Amino acid sequence: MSPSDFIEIQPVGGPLAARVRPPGSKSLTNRALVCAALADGESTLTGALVSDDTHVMIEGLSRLGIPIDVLDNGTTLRVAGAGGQVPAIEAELFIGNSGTTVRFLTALATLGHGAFRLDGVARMRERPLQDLADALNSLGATVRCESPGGCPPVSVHANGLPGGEASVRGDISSQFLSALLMACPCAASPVTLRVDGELVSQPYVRMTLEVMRAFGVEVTAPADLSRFELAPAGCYQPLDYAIEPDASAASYFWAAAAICGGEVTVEGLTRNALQGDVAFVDCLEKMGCRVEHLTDGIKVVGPAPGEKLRGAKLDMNAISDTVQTLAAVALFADGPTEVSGVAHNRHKETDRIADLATELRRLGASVEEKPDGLVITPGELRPALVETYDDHRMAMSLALVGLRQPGVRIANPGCTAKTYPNYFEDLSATVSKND
Ligand SMILES: O=C(O)C1=C[C@@H](OP(=O)(O)O)[C@@H](O)[C@H](O)C1
Ligand SMILES: C=C(OP(=O)(O)O)C(=O)O
Repeated sequence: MSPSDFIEIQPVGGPLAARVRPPGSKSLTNRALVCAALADGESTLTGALVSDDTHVMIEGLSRLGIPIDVLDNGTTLRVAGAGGQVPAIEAELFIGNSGTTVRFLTALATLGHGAFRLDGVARMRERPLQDLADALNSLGATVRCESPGGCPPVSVHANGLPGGEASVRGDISSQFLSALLMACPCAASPVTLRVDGELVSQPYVRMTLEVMRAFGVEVTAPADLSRFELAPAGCYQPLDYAIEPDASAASYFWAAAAICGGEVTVEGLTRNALQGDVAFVDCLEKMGCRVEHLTDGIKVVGPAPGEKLRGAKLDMNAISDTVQTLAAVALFADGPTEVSGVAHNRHKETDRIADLATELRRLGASVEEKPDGLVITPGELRPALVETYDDHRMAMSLALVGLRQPGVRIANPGCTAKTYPNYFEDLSATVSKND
């Protein structure tokens, strides 16, 4: 392995005293892009995330005939919405390993008239899409998954989306429902959507409804998000839309305070953020951190010198992107931490239960793997070359262990580009500010 294939994390000298503002939210950037593309006129998105996942969304929409001007180094996006239409008549889209992009654009493509095909990297060909295809086909679309098990490549033979009734499974990924919700107001007739069984990652569905509302489409939903009636709206309203900093990215900085002691304030996020992942700080609070909710930020204060974090029992179904961050913190607790409710983490960039367990063991922990989570018992930490499975969150979260344990090296650090290309620079700037 050449030196550029890994990065060695330098332990920090003392308690932290830092403020940080992570880049824009991936989930909000990609939703705002979809709603703006379906709007009747020009929208300007500010504070957008510049990363692989937003790049493939912008590129995909451009290939579908939606012009997007990229300004201010990519953080401002001017989108010329096509009023609920898809101008291109054929397109091949490369969507990398972006779950939001492949699911949202499959649904959006059904609104067009033509032949579209979406494909991505090898892992994307293992990530499920069949339930979304089935729901769209129930509404009169023609969508076919080409890989075994109902995975991309996916082909769409579009002739407008007629509408009607569909049910969709909620326990594999909430992105199927979010994709349907954003596309269906542009169907020809009313749509009723029913969610079959459990719905995971619910805050992301509420986020979808909020972004739709901002762009002028109001949907009433029952508290349990089990059924939706969508009237034909034709299109969304154009809007100047400011994107919050990414709350999943914020979790790494809050966790750094938990691991190193001292305090880290993440600016631009509050408890009222549209992103459910701000609730990660509640997990840190249960483990013994102090959390201060400020008017324009959230501060986490880690344990005082000589004090230890506590192990905790946590259902992380709603905030599953922060499981790996939590796991890094759990290695510094005084006892076991049990994470449950995240069976859906097996379908993400990698199997985020099995592969996470392997890497935590490599760092010295004992880990019991369960179907829907893991029990992490801290052990004596040791230097290790941590494998990252091309998963940005594996790299970003397990790097935190190296802030205390010397000799932690992270393989393929470039994989953070999926959502946070400058992560290692921002982490080292944040932890260099200490008391
Ligand atoms: O809708 C979204 O923006 C997302 C939903 C979640 O996926 P699942 O619904 O598959 O859990 C999350 O893991 C992903 O990073 C972003
Ligand atoms: C699961 C993730 O992304 P996606 O499903 O959008 O590829 C993630 O960013 O952690």
